[in-house]
Amino acid sequence: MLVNRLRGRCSPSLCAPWARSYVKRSPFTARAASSAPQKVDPEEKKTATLPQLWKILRPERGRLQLALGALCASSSVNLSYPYLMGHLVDLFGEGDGGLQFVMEHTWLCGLVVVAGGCATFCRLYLIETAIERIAFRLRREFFAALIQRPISFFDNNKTGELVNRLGNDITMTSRVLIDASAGIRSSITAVVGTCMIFQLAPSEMIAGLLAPVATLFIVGVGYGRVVRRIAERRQQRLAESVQRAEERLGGIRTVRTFNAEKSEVESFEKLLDAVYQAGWQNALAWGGLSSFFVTGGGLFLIHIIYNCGVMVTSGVVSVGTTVSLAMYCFMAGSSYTGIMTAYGDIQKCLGSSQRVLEILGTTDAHSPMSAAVPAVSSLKPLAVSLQDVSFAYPTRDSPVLQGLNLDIPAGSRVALLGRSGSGKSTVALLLAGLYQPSTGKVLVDGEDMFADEARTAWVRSQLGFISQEPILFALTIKENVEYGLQEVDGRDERIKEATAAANVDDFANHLPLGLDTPSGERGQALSGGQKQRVCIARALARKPRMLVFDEATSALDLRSERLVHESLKQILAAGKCTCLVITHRMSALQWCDRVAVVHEGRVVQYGEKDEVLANPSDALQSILRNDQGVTFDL
Ligand SMILES: Nc1ncnc2c1ncn2[C@@H]1O[C@H](COP(=O)(O)OP(=O)(O)OP(=O)(O)O)[C@@H](O)[C@H]1O
Repeated sequence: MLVNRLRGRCSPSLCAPWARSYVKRSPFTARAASSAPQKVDPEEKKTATLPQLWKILRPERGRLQLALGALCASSSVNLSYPYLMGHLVDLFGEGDGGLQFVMEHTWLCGLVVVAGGCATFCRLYLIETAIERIAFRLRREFFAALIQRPISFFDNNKTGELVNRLGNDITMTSRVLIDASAGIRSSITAVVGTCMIFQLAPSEMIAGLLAPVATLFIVGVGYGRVVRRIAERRQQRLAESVQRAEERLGGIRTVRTFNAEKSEVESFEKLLDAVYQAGWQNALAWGGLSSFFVTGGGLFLIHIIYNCGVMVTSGVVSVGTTVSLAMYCFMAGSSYTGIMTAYGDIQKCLGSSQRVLEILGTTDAHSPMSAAVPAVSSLKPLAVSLQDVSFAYPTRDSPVLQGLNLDIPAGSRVALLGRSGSGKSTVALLLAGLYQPSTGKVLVDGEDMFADEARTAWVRSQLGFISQEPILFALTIKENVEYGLQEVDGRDERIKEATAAANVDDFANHLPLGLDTPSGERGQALSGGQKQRVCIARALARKPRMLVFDEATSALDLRSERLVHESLKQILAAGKCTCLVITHRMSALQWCDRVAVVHEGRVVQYGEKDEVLANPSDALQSILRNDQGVTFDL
């Protein structure tokens, strides 16, 4: 919200059934694509094509046709004014008879004016509602598409930039209707106005009247392009500075801890300075463009008045026709400018649409979201086998895992030890299906868990994963515990059992709102150990068939850790769950029956706990000696 204020925009929030029905038949959700990591480049100057844009607008075609009708009606009324004015002037010149005619037809004129007003209302109402509906659908689609992208996609793309697309680019894309409507209105006015000039003006004067219009048009097109480029640069720099602010405000505790407020303000100021420089050029360019049109328009008016004066005094045309001509010339002139502006704005919208379509067009049809994931039903523990697994993160070339083999039998409790950076958490991330191995297989109950997306999603649904960094959302403690839990029988019982087993009750009972206490943004209202306990409860509430603990109890005090271990021992003793524990703590080894040692992306020692600890390999000895000499007690 704070960053939104910095951007100076607000987000529309709509929710309607029509939008949901659209999502089912959306042209984007049906398209399959590779799940390869994709980097989207904010600087890339690609634009969407008109047919692509039409796909976005198509569901609103009924509304848009009506709006087009209203636009034609209001334009006709506007275009009739100069003709009527000219006619009126001539009628006034005819004395009482003319005045009598005017009086009798006043009501008719009033009716035309009111009809024009109604048409304008309908046009704007229809277009604005179409814009809101399109923005709603695009945001929903876009968010759904983003949330289904492979994790590697988020390694490659900055969240701030993606959020910018969700906000600004979608606003721009849907606003194309306003620009298109302005473009169509200007085109109608320009064409009809020019035709009327041809119709009313004596042929020898046409060139003189249209030449300034053409000049304004040609100069304006070139200059308009320059102005647009400057405006885009400013927009880009602004987006960069907002992203920076977003990141730093998100990590405000780190900034404060390092007393970095001053340096942050200084570096933000540098970014803002770049925005200002671009803004200054933008102001200069816009000022120049406007002044060009105001001056050009004024000179053009003088030119028209002069020509009209010549025409009237020479008796070629009547005063009324001259008035009509002057008005049509002015309308046509400003409409040509309007066409250029609309063209430029539509180009900008197409650029934004491309950035939105890049994400929408690459949604995988067989994504985990679309796969039906059953609640855990079988109580048999999972058996897992990693076979010759190699893996490199998409942002790095060097492999992290290199032919790693590990068999985790159903119901076993395996501790994974290794030096920092040896690849332990990476193994956990593969098991959680967040990344796929480059080569090798991960078999779960004998089947490749990456055979297809549905299988991966199914394995995930059977897994309780507690990551190294406890990530909570800005929900209450209870809502965090039940996060991702499907509608199952005895749901409340599950939550009760899970919060008791993870020792969450121990601290929640002392809070005035108990489990209904808000956890704060990213769980900031809880201590590190409390966050870890909520995360453990969240995993246990799913009654998983396999638990993966990645340093999940590192922030707990000894008493809490002992209580959590007791509960886990009971859960695991029932033999309903396989367990993989990544740890540096001897205490966690107590409830494991096997130990695997990972070194440089390979398992170098694996076996029964007592056997491994009695005959530690060089790698294990070095871990115990160098890393955890104090904690481990052999
Ligand atoms: N998202 C990522 N992108 C690129 N490289 C990564 C990413 N995550 C981890 N790495 C790299 O992969 C290697 C293994 O990391 P991993 O987190 O698996 O180590 P670990 O054994 O769990 O270490 P620790 O005990 O310190 O948690 C490290 O060199 C790390 O820098």
